[in-house]
Amino acid sequence: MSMLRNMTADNPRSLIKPIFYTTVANLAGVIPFIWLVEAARLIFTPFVHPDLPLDTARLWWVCAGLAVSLVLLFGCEILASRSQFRDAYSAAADGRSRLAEHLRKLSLGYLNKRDPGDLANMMMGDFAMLEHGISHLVPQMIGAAVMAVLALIGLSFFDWRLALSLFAALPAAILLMLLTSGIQRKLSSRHMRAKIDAGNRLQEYLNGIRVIKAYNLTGERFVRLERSFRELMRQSVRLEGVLGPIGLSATVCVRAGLTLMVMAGVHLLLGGSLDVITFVAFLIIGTRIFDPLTAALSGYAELRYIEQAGERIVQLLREPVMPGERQPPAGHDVELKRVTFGYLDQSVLRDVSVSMPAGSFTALVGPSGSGKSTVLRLIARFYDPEKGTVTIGGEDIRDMDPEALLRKVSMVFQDVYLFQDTIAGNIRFGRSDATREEIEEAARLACCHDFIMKLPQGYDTMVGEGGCTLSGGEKQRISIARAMLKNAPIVLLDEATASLDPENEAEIQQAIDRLVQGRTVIVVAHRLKTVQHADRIVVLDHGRIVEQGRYDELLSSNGLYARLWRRQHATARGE
Ligand SMILES: Nc1ncnc2c1ncn2[C@@H]1O[C@H](COP(=O)(O)OP(=O)(O)OP(=O)(O)O)[C@@H](O)[C@H]1O
Repeated sequence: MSMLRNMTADNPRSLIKPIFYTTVANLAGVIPFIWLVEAARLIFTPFVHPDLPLDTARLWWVCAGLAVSLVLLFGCEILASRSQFRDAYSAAADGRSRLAEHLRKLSLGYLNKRDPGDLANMMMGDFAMLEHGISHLVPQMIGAAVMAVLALIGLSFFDWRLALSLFAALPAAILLMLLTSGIQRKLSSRHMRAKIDAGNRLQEYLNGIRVIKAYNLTGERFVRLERSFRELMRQSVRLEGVLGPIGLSATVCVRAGLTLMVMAGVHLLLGGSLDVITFVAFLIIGTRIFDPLTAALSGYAELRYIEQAGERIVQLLREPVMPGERQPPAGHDVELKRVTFGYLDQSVLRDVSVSMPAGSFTALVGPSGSGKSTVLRLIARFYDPEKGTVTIGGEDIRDMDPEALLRKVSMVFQDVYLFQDTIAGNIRFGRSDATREEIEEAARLACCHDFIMKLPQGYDTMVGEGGCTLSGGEKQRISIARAMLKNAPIVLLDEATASLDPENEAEIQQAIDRLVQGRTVIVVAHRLKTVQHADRIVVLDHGRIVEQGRYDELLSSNGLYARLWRRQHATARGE
C-alpha cells in the first residue's frame, strides 16, 4: 500500500479508474481468443471425428462473434487509454499544485536547506514519472495479474493439468523479481541521486551564466557540472546493465510456461487423456496470454524507480508547515521580546528586544551582517525565533495563521524579484483583485508610471524572469507600487544598497515617503541620512542592540551610530 501511496503522490484513489479500465480492456482482449478456440474446435472436429461434418453455419456465427469482439476490444482499449491519460495527467497536475501550495507554507528555514534545482526537478521530472506510472505501469501490472488469475481459473475448466503447466514457471519469475528488488532499489536510488545532482549542477550553471560569461570562467569551473554528467552516465549504464538481464530472465521464465505446456500436452495426448482440440486451443491461448504478464514484469523495475520519485514527493508533502491558526488582532504595534535566532548553526540575533508602536517609524541600522534584515524576516514570520517572541497587536505571531499575518504586512526588499509577467501583472501581486486604474494609481504614487509609459507596450510590457530587463531602481519602484496596492498597515522596508543614480534615488525616496504615511514602518537603512527623521533608530552590532533612540540623542551619546554617521559623511564629502 505504501508503494501505491508513493506512486501516486499520496493519492492512491487516482489509480482506481485506470486499473478498472485496463483490466476490462485486458479481459476484452481474451474474448477474440475464445472465439478463435471455438473456430479451431469446429474446423478440427471433422478431422478428429470423420463421421461428423463441418458445421459451416456455426462457423459463420463464430466469425461474426469474432468481429464483434474485436470492435468491443477496440472500444475498451480506447476507454482505457482515455481514462489512463486523463486520470494520470489530472492526478499529476493536482499533485503539482498541492506541492507548490505546500512549499509556500513551509518555513524558509526548511526551504533554505533544499536545493532549488532539486525542488524544480521534483515538480516537473518526478511528477512526469508518476504520470507514466499511473497511466501505464500500475494499471498494466494489476490488470495483468487479474487476467492471469482469471485465465488460470477459466482454463482449468477445460484442462487443469495444461492450465497449471502454462503458469508453472510464473512463481519463479515473481520470485526472481522479489529477490532482486533490493538491488533494483539500490541502483535506482543511486541513479536518482546522480540525476538530481546533475539537475542541480545544471541549474546552478544556468543561474550563474552571467557571472560565468562576465568572468570568462571556463575549464575547471565546469568540472563540477561535467563530473555530475559523467556520474549520471555511469549510474545509467549500471542501472540498465543490471536491470535489463533481470527483466529478461523473468520474461524467459514466464514464457517457459508455454514450453512446459507443450511438453505436458504432447505427453497427455500420447497417453490418450487429452484430445487434440483442447490442445490446439491451449496452443492458441498460450501465445497470447503471456504478453500482458511479460510487459508487467519488465515494468516492475521501472515501477521501483518511479516509486522512489513518489517517495521523495510524499516525504516533502509530509514536512510540517508553519503552525498557527489565529487571525491577527486589530492592533499594529510590533514588538520583539528577548529574541534569539540563527540560520542553520550560525547565531545571528541575540536577546534582541525592541518595541515599535503602531504608526511609528523605526529604522534599523548597523554594520553589514549585523542582523538587520533578519529582524524584518522574523516580523514577517519567514522564520520563527529560537527563543523569545515577536508580537503584533500584543499577540505572539507564532499563534497566527502565517498567511493572515502576511496580509497585514507589506514588504519591499533589496533583492526585488519580478515574475515573468507584464508590468501590470507584477504590480497586481500586491492585490490580485486590483483594477487597472488602481494599479496605475499605485504606480504613480511609487514614481514608476512615467518610465512604464515609455516602455513599448506600457503596462502590458513583459518583464524577463527575475526582472532582468529592468534597472535596479525601476525594479525597486515597482516593488514599492506592489506594496502601495497592498495597502497593509505594517510596512517592512529593506533599503537598496546598490548605488542608485541621484534621480533614481530621489524618486525612490519620494515613493517610500508616500508608502509609509500613517503606517507602522520598520526600515533597514544603509544610508543613515534617509532615516534621520525616524521616531526611533535601533543600532545593531553582531546581532545585539547596542543603542536606540532619536537621531540627535544617538549623535550626542557618541557611540556606534555617531561613528557610522561620521564615516558616511566623510565618504560623502570624499575625504
Ligand atoms: N538565508 C540565510 N541562511 C544562512 N545565513 C544567512 C541567511 N541570511 C542571512 N544570513 C547570515 O546572517 C547574518 C545576518 O544577515 P542579515 O541579512 O540579517 O544582515 P544585515 O545586517 O541585514 O546585512 P546587510 O546590511 O549586509 O544587508 C549574515 O552573516 C548572513 O550571512
